[in-house]
Amino acid sequence: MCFGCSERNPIGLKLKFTMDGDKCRTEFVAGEEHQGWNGYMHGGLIAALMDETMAWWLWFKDISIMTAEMTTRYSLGVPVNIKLTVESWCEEEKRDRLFFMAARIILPDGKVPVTAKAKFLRIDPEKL
Ligand SMILES: CCCCCCCCCCCCCC(=O)SCCNC(=O)CCNC(=O)[C@H](O)C(C)(C)COP(=O)(O)OP(=O)(O)OC[C@H]1O[C@@H](n2cnc3c(N)ncnc32)[C@H](O)[C@@H]1OP(=O)(O)O
Repeated sequence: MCFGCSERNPIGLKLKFTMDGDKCRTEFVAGEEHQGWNGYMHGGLIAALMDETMAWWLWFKDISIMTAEMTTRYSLGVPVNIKLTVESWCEEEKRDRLFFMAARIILPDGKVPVTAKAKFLRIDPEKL
């Protein structure tokens, strides 16, 4: 029951993803239960949104991975109760094992309040 994408996780984000060319996308409207400061989304949940969107880019390619490292740049607060678009893409791949991914959040007015970069490592899901 993935916190990010399972429909059955009662406290999950229930994200749904699409691939459009080389980008993976989802949309999300944060509610008051997702706040840190009043009116703004909690930073840890913002990171989860982006982590999940990068993971799904790889999942669409049938690649099972774990997040090995992630950095997030918070340039503006992310307001609750507005539609957020999250998109991710792959910047580089090494030895078919290490994937350098990037993601960003886009507000309805086109501003980009948060960007992220992450390294994902291919895993054998049988060994989890
Ligand atoms: C129905 C549909 C459901 C679909 C769900 C789909 C979505 C799923 C949702 C997903 C949820 C969202 C996602 C989540 O939330 S994933 C959850 C959060 N992440 C984790 O819990 C990861 C925990 N860590 C591990 O499991 C291991 O450490 C991993 C698997 C990452 C590597 O352990 P492993 O033992 O395999 O590797 P190794 O240590 O032998 O190293 C191997 C090589 O890699 C290099 N290396 C290592 N680290 C880094 C680094 N940071 N930068 C650069 N390089 C790095 C290392 O130097 C070495 O290179 P070399 O010496 O070979 O040259």
